Amino acid sequence: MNIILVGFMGSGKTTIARIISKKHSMKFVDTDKLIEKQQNLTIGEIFDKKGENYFREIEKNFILDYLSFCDNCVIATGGGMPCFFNNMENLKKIGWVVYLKTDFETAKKRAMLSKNRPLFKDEKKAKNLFKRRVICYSKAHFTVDANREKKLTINEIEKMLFGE
Ligand SMILES: Nc1ncnc2c1ncn2[C@@H]1O[C@H](COP(=O)(O)OP(=O)(O)O)[C@@H](O)[C@H]1O
Ligand SMILES: O=C(O)C1=C[C@@H](OP(=O)(O)O)[C@@H](O)[C@H](O)C1
Repeated sequence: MNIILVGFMGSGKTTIARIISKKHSMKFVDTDKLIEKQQNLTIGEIFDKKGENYFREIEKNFILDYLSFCDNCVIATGGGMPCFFNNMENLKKIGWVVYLKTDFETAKKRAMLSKNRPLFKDEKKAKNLFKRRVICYSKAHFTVDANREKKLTINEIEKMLFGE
């Protein structure tokens, strides 16, 4: 079984995927990190040097060439990954897709804490993007309230997927 976390930048995908993978002896996969390694560029550099469309093509191919071979993985996706091409449907074939749903303010606060996110530079644009993305993420198999303390979010995912 694979678990695939989707949600806006700062919703906690990486943090929560890492914890669940450790607890359940599953493999942790961070699509942004692996794409950075494959391209030998940071996400910021890919956006600056090659443009967003190039990044979206890479993400699409990454699902088909890498994620579709995952087994027993917890996958933290990049925030836009499920919202381009047929990606959400392809992800749903690979595993259980869980939407970490937060409000915009929570995502903003958390996104400020860590890594450089090119699409969060302009708050007004990010807010508009957030509204559009909610429609996309809602097509996941499951939605959990991820505004809360991470332990509560993790418990809910475990109850749904492991029956704990
Ligand atoms: N439930 C949570 N409560 C408080 N802080 C969180 C929570 N989940 C994540 N964070 C913090 O928010 C920041 C962004 O989380 P991250 O997992 O990188 O989000 P994403 O991968 O969705 O962009 C990190 O510094 C992380 O420690
Ligand atoms: O929402 C997006 O389009 C993006 C989210 C980022 O991932 P995180 O959600 O891990 O920040 C990263 O893939 C890139 O900056 C684009």
